[in-house]
Amino acid sequence: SHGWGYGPHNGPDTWIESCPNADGPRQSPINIIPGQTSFDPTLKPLKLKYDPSNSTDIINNGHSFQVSFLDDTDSSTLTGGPVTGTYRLKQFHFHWGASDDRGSEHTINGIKFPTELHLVHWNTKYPNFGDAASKPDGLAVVGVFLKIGAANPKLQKVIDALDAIKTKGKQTPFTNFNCKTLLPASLDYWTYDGSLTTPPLLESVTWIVLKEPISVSSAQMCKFRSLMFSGDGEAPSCMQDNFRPPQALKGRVVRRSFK
Ligand SMILES: COc1ccc(N2C[C@H](O)c3cc(S(N)(=O)=O)sc3S2(=O)=O)cc1
Ligand SMILES: [Zn+2]
Repeated sequence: SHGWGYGPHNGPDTWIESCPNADGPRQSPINIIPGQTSFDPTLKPLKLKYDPSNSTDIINNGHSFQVSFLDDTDSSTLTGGPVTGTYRLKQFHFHWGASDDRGSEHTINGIKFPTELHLVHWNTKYPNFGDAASKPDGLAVVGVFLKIGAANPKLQKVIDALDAIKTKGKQTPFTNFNCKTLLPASLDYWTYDGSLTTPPLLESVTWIVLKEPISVSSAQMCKFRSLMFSGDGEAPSCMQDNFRPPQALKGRVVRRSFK
């Protein structure tokens, strides 16, 4: 079946055909050139409060795998940083490559990381996620780079769940997960106005990209690559290279929270 994806016939360069946002003024991801960002002393420290009891399940949605959270209260929130108000955690997911030399969506001076974590939050000034997703200040996504190093024990619970969601549409309970364990020691960040990096490419995301990566081992990356884009009974296709390349900055300024 058609539908967008990351292959030669339905990948990022074809998305413009069904998604006019694709060449909009605030598309994501971008290449971050640290020397061209501007330190903004008025930026507040990022405040991330995550309640492990909010995690519900982990699902293979055919584009990535995502861990979903109960978002009916303010128990897992993003406040401070570049945003005003309270944003609730909805889900997190990753993007990765077919090999360790690529996989992240944002790049730093053109450098690609093997994978990038996205923690997706929505602005509680709107009644629900779906409504927020269509507003210019509706979503805030925290991006965390992962670099190859020692195996990351904090990822193991996620990795161990992947066997149960190998193919598209599979999901399994995933409770008591503390997202805080996936954050680096420093919450220094770059921020800019952007979009979802997948269709519908809505220009509703305040991006908050952390400067400090966390670690992941090559063996753990292999586990990500063992997932399938395809569903049971479909022609098998490995879930890898599920990243959109950097998009034009179009005059946007990237601010940083650190000197
Ligand atoms: C209302 O229409 C919709 C609004 C949002 C979504 N989502 C699915 C997207 O794949 C997607 C991509 C995100 S990323 N890579 O962090 O930029 S975040 C995100 S989502 O979970 O918000 C779907 C439909
Ligand atoms: Zn993402």
